[in-house]
Amino acid sequence: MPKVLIADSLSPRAVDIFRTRGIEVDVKTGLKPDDIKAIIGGYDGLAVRSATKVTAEIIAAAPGLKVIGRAGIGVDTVDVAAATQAGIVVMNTPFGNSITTAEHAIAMMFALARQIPQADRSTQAGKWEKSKFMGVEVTGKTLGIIGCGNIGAIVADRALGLRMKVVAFDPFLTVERAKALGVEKVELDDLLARADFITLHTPLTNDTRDILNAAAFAKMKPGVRIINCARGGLIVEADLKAALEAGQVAAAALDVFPVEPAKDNILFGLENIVVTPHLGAATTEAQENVALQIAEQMSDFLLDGAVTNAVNVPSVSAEEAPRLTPYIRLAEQLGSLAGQLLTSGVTAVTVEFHGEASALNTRPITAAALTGLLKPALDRVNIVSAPVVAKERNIQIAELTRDTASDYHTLLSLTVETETGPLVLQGTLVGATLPRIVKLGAVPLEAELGQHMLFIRNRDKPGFIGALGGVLGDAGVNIATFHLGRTAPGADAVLLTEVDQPIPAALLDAVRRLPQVVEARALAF
Ligand SMILES: NC(=O)c1ccc[n+]([C@@H]2O[C@H](COP(=O)([O-])OP(=O)(O)OC[C@H]3O[C@@H](n4cnc5c(N)ncnc54)[C@H](O)[C@@H]3O)[C@@H](O)[C@H]2O)c1
Ligand SMILES: O=C(O)[C@H](O)COP(=O)(O)O
Repeated sequence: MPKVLIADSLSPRAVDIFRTRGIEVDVKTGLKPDDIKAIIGGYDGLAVRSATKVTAEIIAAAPGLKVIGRAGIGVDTVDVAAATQAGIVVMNTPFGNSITTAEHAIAMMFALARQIPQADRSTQAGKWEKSKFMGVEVTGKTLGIIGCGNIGAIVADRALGLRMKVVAFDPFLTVERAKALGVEKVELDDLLARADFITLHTPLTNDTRDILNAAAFAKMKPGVRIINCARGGLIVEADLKAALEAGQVAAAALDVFPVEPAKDNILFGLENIVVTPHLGAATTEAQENVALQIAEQMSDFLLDGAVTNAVNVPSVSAEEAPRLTPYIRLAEQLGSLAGQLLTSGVTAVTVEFHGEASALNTRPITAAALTGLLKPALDRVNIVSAPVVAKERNIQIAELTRDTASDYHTLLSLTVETETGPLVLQGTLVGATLPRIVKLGAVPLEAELGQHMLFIRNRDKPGFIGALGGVLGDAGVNIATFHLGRTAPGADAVLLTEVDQPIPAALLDAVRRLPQVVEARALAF
């Protein structure tokens, strides 16, 4: 039974779902990194929000971990590169808290426009400072949205409902989409110059880090109000402080900070800021959504291999997962056979999908072929890490789909280019699920791979099979299956035979001494 650790505060719905699906679950929140490192080795899945930082050290301490589930959007708290290298799927819930976060941004905008937190503090302190808290209307004002994705688009919709004019800067926003949203797509400088309110809704990337800095504040309309419910690193806080103190920025509302929990921040104590402790996603509805979604997604993956909303591997739906399984096995066998037969470095890999296979989700199958290929040389590689590992080794990867008929209703063809020339292997499925190797180089054959195999290239001469049987029999090695192929009578031939135990080196040497043998190898699958 797979086992999941919930390390952050998630709705209890997540626990219910895991248990109902037959997954063992422990809830241990507030753990220190070392505590997590000490126990993570016992889990297949880890569910987190933003409080737990899933570092490379934690990942290294988790040899059995298969999936990290982020009950929320940002995966900046997960070392995705380290997870991918370790073959761990990282998934999030990209839509579950978008409305809630957009609503928080709008709430922050009103908090700034009407100074509600400051007026609240003053009134409760017994002051009645009616004239101090003169506000501004939002109607007719321009809202500048930086990052118009899921949350930005919802903010735009709500702002338009408030009769604001909305301009958006987002390099990936098409003009058509902007038109459909009712926003004006603009360049950043234009937005900075025109907006009365600016709200940030981008992820934190190398391009967006410090996007609001001293130079950007200088380009803004004096008296602009800033809202950040995205990520702390988008604003240079020292520059914002200077702009607030100079009055260039009238007020700022921040839900997120470069260092969280933010307990000691240079902006705290300023009169014209409003802060919340990363509450963007904190509503009952959003937390139910993300908990339910992540528990279902992680269960689907751990139980059925379905991949939804992964940030480091292609998606595989619950319906297609069972259809892909035999192809994944076949592709891994083809890759593994190639990996064990190669004698020089791999430069490129092409996977061709013929017939029925051409209609499938090809990327997981290609990843499986790469896994098989790399596994003989690398310890911990799987379909999550194999494409990245292959790229790191400068292996060019290509896929071709051909729905044209071949001798087989479905066929995978794997071409591995090496420094000494190409190796081509082909395989099909028998009875829809059973992998068979049908071509090895130029030699057609029909071979089923078992755990311990003997591969021989030989000259097609009488007496060879009897001699081989004698050598194996004398050593007490039982032959389980026997598959032969040749290009023409008397020409090059190939033999793949399954034996019931590993072949010792001395026996392999004896096989190699048979006069018809050109090459012999012991293979393991
Ligand atoms: N405060 C919270 O509790 C809370 C809750 C949910 C999400 N978030 C954060 O909000 C942010 C947005 O989430 P989302 O779901 O809308 O993401 P999204 O991926 O749907 O949208 C992000 C948008 O940013 C745009 N973008 C990327 N680089 C850009 C750049 N250099 N300049 C301008 N735009 C750029 C993208 O094209 C995309 O449209 C994320 O950082 C997420 O982590 C915070
Ligand atoms: O990226 C997110 O989803 C938000 O930052 C919410 O984070 P939280 O779930 O830790 O509140």
